[in-house]
Amino acid sequence: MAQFDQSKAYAEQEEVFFDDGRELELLHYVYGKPEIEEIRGNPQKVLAAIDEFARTKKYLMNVGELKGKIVTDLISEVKPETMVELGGYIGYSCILYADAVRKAGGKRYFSLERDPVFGAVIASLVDLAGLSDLVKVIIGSSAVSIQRLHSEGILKHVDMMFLDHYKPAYKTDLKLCEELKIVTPGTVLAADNVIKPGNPPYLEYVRSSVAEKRKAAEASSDESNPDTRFADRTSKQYANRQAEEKLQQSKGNPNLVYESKLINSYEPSGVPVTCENGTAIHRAIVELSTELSWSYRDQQTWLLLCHASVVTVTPVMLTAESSRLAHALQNIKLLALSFFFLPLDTFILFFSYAVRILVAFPATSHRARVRSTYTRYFEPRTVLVTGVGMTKGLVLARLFFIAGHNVIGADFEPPFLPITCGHVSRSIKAFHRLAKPDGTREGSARYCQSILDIVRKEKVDLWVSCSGVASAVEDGQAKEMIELLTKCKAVQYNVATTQKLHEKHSFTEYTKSLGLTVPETHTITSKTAALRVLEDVRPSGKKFIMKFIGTDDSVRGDMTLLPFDSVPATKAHISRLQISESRPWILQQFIDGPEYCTHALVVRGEVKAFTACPSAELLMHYEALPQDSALSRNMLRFTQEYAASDPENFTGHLSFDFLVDHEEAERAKRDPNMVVTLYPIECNPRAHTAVALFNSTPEMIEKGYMSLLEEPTTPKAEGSNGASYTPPVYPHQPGKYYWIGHDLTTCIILPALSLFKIHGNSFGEALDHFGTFLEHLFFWRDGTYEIWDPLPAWWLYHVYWPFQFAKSLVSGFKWSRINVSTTKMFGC
Ligand SMILES: C[S@@+](CC[C@H](N)C(=O)[O-])C[C@H]1O[C@@H](n2cnc3c(N)ncnc32)[C@H](O)[C@@H]1O
Repeated sequence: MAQFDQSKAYAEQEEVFFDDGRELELLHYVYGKPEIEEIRGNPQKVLAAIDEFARTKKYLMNVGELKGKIVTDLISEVKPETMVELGGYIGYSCILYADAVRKAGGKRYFSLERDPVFGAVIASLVDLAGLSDLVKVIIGSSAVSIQRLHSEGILKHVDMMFLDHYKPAYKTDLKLCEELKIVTPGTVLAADNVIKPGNPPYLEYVRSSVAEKRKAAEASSDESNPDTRFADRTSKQYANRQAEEKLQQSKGNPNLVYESKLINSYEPSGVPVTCENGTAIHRAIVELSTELSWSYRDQQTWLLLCHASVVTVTPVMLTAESSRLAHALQNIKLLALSFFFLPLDTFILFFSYAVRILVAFPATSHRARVRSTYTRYFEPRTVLVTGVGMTKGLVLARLFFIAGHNVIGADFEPPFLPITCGHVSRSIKAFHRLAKPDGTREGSARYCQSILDIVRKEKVDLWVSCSGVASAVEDGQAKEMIELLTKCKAVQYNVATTQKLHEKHSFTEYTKSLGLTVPETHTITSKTAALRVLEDVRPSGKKFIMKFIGTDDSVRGDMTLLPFDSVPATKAHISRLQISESRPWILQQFIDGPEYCTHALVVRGEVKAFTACPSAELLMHYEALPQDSALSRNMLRFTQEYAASDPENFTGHLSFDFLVDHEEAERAKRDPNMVVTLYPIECNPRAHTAVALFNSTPEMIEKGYMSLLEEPTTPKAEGSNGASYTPPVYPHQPGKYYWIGHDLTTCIILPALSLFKIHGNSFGEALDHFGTFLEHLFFWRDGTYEIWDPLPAWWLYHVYWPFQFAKSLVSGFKWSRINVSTTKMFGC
């Protein structure tokens, strides 16, 4: 966070601090300046003159320079053609933002202000700044103005909206804009003073799910009076206004959700403010906060920037409470979809076979080449890949095949029903069914025995475990058993290491013991303990979020950043929470920034292959970060230090989820040599679907996996800082990966169906989705389909998934989500 320059602090805020004539005084002050002709036509100089008045004469309730910069930065990123502000006051935010909108190529800025005198001040200063061609000052209550501008065809849509007016009207005005389709997916909202106790109704609304909003819409409660939760002092102020102004009642668009994120900043008075990360769902959004509210001084205020995202394309997720009929229909629709695409997909399948006869593909010719010379240089090995029904297993099986080895595939499958897509892959020489672990000792033993049997029967040299989380520990047991009883080597951790990495607490403790950073977390079972920890951490400047361990909707979503600047305020906040041994909480360090994931292959403590990518929604889209980028290099370094910490026990796949501070992530994009602080939040000691990025990198097999079959060399450097590591294999043509079944549903079918719904997508929005789909279709790669091995993709969509849907239909199994790449159905 940039430091606040105290010389720029505004004057002290008095008991009465607006509407006492100071607004006209400001006008005289600015126009009375000797250098007025230099100021004319220069927005920055007008803003400087306003700031000067607020510093040297009287306080003004403006957004201020530092908070304003966050929004202007966003304007240059979003490049809004049309921007609206609700609450213009004397025009500070209007001049600042309208200037940024103009610089970003935008065309219109509407400043909606209820008070005619303030409106006149805005118009006069906007004119002085030379922005009159862009800015329209609209005087009147925001709701009335919005409706009028819309009905006159002047305001049909906004790209960005700044809410800084009458707090109870935030939610109602937003809903009005949604209903009129002025706010649609892609619109960015910036709202001041929203975090508890600032504006609970607004915050709840932008953070609630589609299902919750639909339910609320059905209940259609009266919203014409301000919510009772507004703080006392604010309520009184609002009560005075109610006589003049009734809140607008509107249906809104329950199908929209908003993503949000907070940035640190300062109030113009110089009070430092802290921020929190909202629940980012799809795209990065910004929330920023200040310590002064517009009802003022005694409350926290926050500026929340939200990005409306498309929710109309997300089917309302069915829950356990949804009727059996709804679940049955869900299965039937998906079965019908598979049937509908059967002719096209079958054509693509046979077309691929035809092309395969005529064209030599690099993948298969590579295999032919290495095998033709194998008497001298190459010894084909027998490799068992478990989990070939999932994309990650299939990708690895194909890579071993391309590299010239004999691949045995295995996965869970019902007897006599070859449904998994890996089963039919050309890369598989033989397929075996695994016994599913069922949580019992016997089940685990059966699972391990089934792997051991395959290893013995097929004379397997190398077992590559690609299983899912459900058999994480069993895979560790199987590794220990196999390496003890056979000569086969396993790319898998032993039980102790698997458990250590898999469980969050032990992972955090181990990470700390290596001297690596982790987000600070404290378990809290009493108010005294919470206050003690918060006072202890105060000097560090870190901010924390109190999270209830368990489910309690009343405290969910409270993202208050602690500690407050004043100890009594922190105490007052903590005293409101119910904390006890039986209601434990955690205080977790707040990291404001994006999430990344990595995939690595580690052999005897050495990272042999590595890739990093931004964490995508539902993990259905993968795009590798450039290997020489600061983020990728830092994540690699972290993984290398981790792996080198215990070379004897570190052989397996290793993937981490990291959070990075927003500002650092931005700087890291510009400075490839930067040292980035990474906050690991999770470790998965197994293959990650991001391994798909290695699809065209068969050298990972010889340089990585096969090195396990060689005699161990001298142990590598210990992993202390300064240790040098051999560079790993990176995906050399990483490409971008998606799964067509997922995108077809989310980018084509659902947006198309939504066109016919009352609150559905507009045609333009649907077109955006279709465009995304086409971009993926033509420029990205599907995770399952390979032209030289086309059957698994066909099998996935026309055998595996139809089988699962039919099974759910018959058994009445209720599911809410499916993951095409891991072939998982999430029950509800
Ligand atoms: C905090 S000030 C705005 C500050 C301004 N955005 C800036 O940063 O320069 C709030 C303004 O909203 C105006 N206001 C309050 N209720 C309103 C409503 N319903 N419609 C339009 N403006 C309103 C007030 O008159 C006041 O000028």
